[in-house]
Amino acid sequence: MTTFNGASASLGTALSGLPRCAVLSRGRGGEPRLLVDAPAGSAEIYLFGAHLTAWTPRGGKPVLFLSRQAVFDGATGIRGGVPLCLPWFGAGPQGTSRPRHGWARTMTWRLRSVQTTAEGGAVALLTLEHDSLAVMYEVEVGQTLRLSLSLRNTGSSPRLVEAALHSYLAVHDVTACQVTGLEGAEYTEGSVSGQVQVGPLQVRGPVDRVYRSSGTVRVTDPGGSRTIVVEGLGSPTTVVWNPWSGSAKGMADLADDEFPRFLCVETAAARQDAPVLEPGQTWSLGARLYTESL
Ligand SMILES: O=P(O)(O)OC[C@H]1O[C@@H](O)[C@H](O)[C@@H](O)[C@@H]1O
Repeated sequence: MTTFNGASASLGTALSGLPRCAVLSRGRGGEPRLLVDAPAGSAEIYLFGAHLTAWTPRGGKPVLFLSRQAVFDGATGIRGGVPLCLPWFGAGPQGTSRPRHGWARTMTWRLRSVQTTAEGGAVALLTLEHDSLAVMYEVEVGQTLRLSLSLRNTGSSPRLVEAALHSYLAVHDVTACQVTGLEGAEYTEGSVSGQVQVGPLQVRGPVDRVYRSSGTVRVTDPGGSRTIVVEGLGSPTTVVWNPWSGSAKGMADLADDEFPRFLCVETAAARQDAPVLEPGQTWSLGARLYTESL
């Protein structure tokens, strides 16, 4: 297997072992990033955070939102795309863990390989070993986006792990969107737990809900003439988030007019549904995203 170390790769020179549809170069802020331009779709993945910042299925429009004020300084989590939250979600089970959403999104991962797929796409494999966890992350780019996270507890004691594939879905107007697939699911918002989703979700204000749901979520966006479908694999939790205007004002990496342009639908395992991994145990979480025309 070809190994590329994102921190030390000589990015100015041609690298052997990458298929013709993939280039590893320096992106914004001089950060190493993989560009994929395959027959079935294109994408951009920063090694910092193994952060997918763009995915466009061939013939379609970009599916992921990226803030025009996103920071690429190799220290700040990137606002948009698909941040990878691990090994805790938010401030973690005790509410005291830092950095928010875990260390995985602010560490530089190793790009291990890029391979083409029979469907005209490409799959990138990234890895990270830290804090007694060995993590593998596969990003398969094509007409469909497949994200597969797999981790092993390399420590000697059981540990609770939270994870989220925090996708920022690009929409024309979040207030016009209809979100289905969560009906009947129990959720927590803020400190209020035990609430139940009645009917489709419509976002007309700030939303930050942690659903106990593994169902497929469909975001129908009439202005974008499409439905974005998010299917979780091995994911007991779905988080839906939009900061709305009030919180957006306090976020330096999100412009004031951007909050209506995205909805986060996060494929996750968090809170009471987070797994406890025994020493040596492997666990995985995945998501499949695709669009349907209206
Ligand atoms: O600003 P961050 O750390 O990227 O987090 C963004 C949001 O991420 C969501 O997953 C959380 O549910 C929100 O509470 C949080 O505000």
